[in-house]
Amino acid sequence: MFAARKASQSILGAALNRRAFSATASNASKVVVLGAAGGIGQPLSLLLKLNPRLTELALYDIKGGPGVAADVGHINTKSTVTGYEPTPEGLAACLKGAEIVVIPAGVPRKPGMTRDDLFNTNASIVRDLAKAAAQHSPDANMLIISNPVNSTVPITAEVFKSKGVYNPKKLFGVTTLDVVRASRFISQLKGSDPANENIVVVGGHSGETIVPLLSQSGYELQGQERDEYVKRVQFGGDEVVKAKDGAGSATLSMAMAGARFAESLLKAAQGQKGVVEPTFVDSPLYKDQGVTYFASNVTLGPNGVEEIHPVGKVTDHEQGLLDKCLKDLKGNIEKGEKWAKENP
Ligand SMILES: NC(=O)C1=CN([C@@H]2O[C@H](COP(=O)(O)OP(=O)(O)OC[C@H]3O[C@@H](n4cnc5c(N)ncnc54)[C@H](O)[C@@H]3O)[C@@H](O)[C@H]2O)C=CC1
Ligand SMILES: O=C([O-])CC(=O)C(=O)O
Repeated sequence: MFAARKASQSILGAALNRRAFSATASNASKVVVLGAAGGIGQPLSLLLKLNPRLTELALYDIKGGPGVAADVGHINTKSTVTGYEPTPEGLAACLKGAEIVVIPAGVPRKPGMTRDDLFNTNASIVRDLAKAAAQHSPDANMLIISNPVNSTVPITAEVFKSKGVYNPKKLFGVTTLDVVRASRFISQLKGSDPANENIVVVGGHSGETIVPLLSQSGYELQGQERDEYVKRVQFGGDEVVKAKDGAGSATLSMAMAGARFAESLLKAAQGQKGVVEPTFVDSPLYKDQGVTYFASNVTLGPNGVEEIHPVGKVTDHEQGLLDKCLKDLKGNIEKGEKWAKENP
């Protein structure tokens, strides 16, 4: 018997929850967070609870899932919140019926580390959670936050392939934070409103694999200003790691970015047209160069990826950034695939 604890246990609460369900039964949207008690998991769960598009929020962590669920579950929005015990049965029940599974489980960086330094620890965490998802929620959209994203996404794909349930349209590396940063940083240079900035960022999610394409937003930075901007977008994560001084990496901005991506998927699933988000997916764009996953703008639809946008016109400088990106990215992807095959 799995031990799931409903966050809202009062009779009134249960009645309200049931009503909430019957009112939206045709549009049931269960979102699962694996790693829900962590630095990202907690604020992400909070933001998801505030989103009226969800009907159910299911929270799992190896430590503290039910506590976060009890806390978030007191917020007066309609969705039910359930926290699960850290057992295989708890994980299975958490995943059952999920439309979206978000994975921020894993260790964050400390100063001096690269995201790739997290590989040894996080690869097996993501593999094991992916195995559970392949078994219990094979049709869910999988949103991978755990680093190194350039490798954990291919690992998840290999797990799903090995179980015969891989759907490339439903696996996403969450790179939203890169575009959030890119718009924020340009607005700081230009004195504009970042909400109105939409900078295209392509590639992957670490260092020089992150490629902002300013020219596509009509900007033409030159020389040192351009180089500093590009570097800040590529290494924005390091700024936070350094400032937190050993206490982890970006959590709050990442929670916002993860909640934004999940909401975009829900919008598309619930019929909204033209929802576009940048994301790291199984992509045809550079397959001829052996790069099998790539982040670019993607139109989302009810079945996940609807259309992968091409990179489009770039400047010579941006092409140089892209060439470097592709080289690094290929290695990161191959490392994940190889590890997953050798460590099933
Ligand atoms: N994609 C992106 O843009 C970003 C990714 N990240 C990555 O997200 C990950 C999480 O970061 P934080 O939340 O700051 O770390 P954290 O250490 O605060 O939280 C991680 C949580 O995962 C849980 N966990 C560990 N193993 C688990 C398992 N097998 N099943 C379920 N839960 C498990 C831990 O108990 C903990 O609560 C890191 O790998 C970090 O590098 C962080 C920021 C941005
Ligand atoms: O920098 C890190 O390790 C966390 C991360 O991915 C980011 O903030 O972009």
